[in-house]
Amino acid sequence: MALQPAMNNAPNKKMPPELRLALKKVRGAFIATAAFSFFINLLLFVSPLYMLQVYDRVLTSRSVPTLVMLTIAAFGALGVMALLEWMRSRVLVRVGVRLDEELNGRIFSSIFKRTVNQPGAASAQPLRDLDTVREFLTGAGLLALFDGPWAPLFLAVAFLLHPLIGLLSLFGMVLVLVLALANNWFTQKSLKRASDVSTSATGYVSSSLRNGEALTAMGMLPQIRERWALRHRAVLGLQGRASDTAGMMLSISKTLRMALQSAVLGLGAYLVIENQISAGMIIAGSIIMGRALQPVEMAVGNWRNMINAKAAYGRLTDLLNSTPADRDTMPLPRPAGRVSLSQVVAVPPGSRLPALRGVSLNLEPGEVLGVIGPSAAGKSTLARVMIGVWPTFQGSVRLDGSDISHWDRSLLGPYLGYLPQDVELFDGTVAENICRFTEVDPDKVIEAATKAGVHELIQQLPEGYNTPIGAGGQTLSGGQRQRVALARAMYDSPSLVVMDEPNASLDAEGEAALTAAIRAMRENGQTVVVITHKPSLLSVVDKVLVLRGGLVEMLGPRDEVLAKFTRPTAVPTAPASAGSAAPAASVASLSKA
Ligand SMILES: Nc1ncnc2c1ncn2[C@@H]1O[C@H](COP(=O)(O)OP(=O)(O)OP(=O)(O)O)[C@@H](O)[C@H]1O
Repeated sequence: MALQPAMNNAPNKKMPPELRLALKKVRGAFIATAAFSFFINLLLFVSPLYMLQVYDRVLTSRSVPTLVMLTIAAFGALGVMALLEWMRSRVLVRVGVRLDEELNGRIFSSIFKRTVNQPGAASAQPLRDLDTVREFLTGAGLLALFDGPWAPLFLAVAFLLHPLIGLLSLFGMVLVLVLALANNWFTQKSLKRASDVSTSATGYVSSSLRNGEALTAMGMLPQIRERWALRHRAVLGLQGRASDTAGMMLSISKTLRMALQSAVLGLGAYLVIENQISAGMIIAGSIIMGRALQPVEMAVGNWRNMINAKAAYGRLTDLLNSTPADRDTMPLPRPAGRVSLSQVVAVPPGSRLPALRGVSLNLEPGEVLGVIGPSAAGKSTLARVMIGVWPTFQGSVRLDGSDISHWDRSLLGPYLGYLPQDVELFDGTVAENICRFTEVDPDKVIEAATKAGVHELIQQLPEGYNTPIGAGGQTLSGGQRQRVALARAMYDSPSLVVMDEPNASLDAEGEAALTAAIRAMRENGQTVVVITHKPSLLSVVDKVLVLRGGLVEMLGPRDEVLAKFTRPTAVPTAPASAGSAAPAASVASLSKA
């Protein structure tokens, strides 16, 4: 049966509530920036006015005191303008930092949420996107947007100087704008595609780096490099094409600007000859036209940043919309550990086939369930569904009667212990890893380590509990990692502990410690689910669940279920030889089936 999970892959462009809230908080700063922009743009008239006065008043009257007064006034005004520009840029820098602070925590959590729901989408790109948006907010690109609305004012003044000067300025603005739009039209698609392919190439390298050892050992590097190079070449091609177009547009607009500047001087000279304007107006007209064109030119110059920031903003919006924030839920009392699954159908993220097809079971606090079954039977899926990291497609998983998806993860987390199949430890000390990076409580850390039977082993490490274990826990052996992870799963006596093949890398001593740990948890009233391919662990379980093809093949008290393996007719799919074997051997053969 193929199922289509209720997943909508179309990007959701609606503004997420937290973004709206963050923008609301910086609204005052944006209003201040607009006010600064207003005064700065007014003060931009100082230079043309000064020129006008110098040419038309000072040169005709030959009055040095007037020149000095005018110069002092102009310098004073320019000083004020510099001050306002500096304050405006300071405000924008703070807006960027504030927006970043408002959003980074939520984005960080969303990256992890999405990784759980869409393992293929695991990437830290959203954090880089936040940098891109912040840099745009504090750079020249945004200023062009604030200065843009004042361009018509300069245009109006150009018309006041002389309608022909106004028309020439208008013509220049339209031309520069058309160039900008053409630039966007020709480059947007390539740049967007280049950025997408570049993200995928980076993700490919990151995932290959995680498996660097195996790649190097088996000489797979050239093939992997070739696959990466294919994507990289595509990025270079797309970027090159976009840059060529952008470069051409830039040189056209530069030439155009110079031509316009000369044209306005020529036009001014003609109008002076015709006695239509004064000589000072030539220079003033030239400066004013320059000012009118400036915001448009700035927009052209920053087009690429704007497109990148827009794409980054789009990706962030999509991320935040696809991973809604946790609702504020009431704190719930520590669960006793009653687990009930009712007709659970689960579809792994990214798959359309169910890995669990109607699993029901009940566990009381202090019960230990052993889960066995061949590869791909759905055992790990069951573990993930039970602790609530994967949602159910149908049916429910309840902890003490409450649907596990209704619990707030940060409140539920301390009541759950999870030992995944691929143990991951994080950059930090052994103690920090055991206490899950909460504040280290030495008594509780030692208690968890002792219960997990790893206390002595940790003491033999160079710095004991303070031994740094590096990203990925690479300073520990596989067995050591698994045992430290067991202590982490047992930290603070969680109500439900789910272990996925906890004895995969353990030696005999480690297995004995694990068995003792499970026994201790049972005595403590903690519910334990242990998935295993090895029969040795089944000596401590109360119930056994046999999964096959996502279905419950058998579920019941351990001895009853295992006894069925001694009767070949009870397990038609098991090899015939299993019939005469001891229960333990039969379980082993079932696992390999
Ligand atoms: N992330 C995933 N994306 C797509 N399909 C998945 C994913 N994880 C598991 N599956 C599929 O779900 C099915 C059950 O896998 P699961 O890992 O639960 O089996 P398992 O019993 O734990 O196997 P093993 O003993 O080999 O660990 C398999 O067919 C597998 O291909």
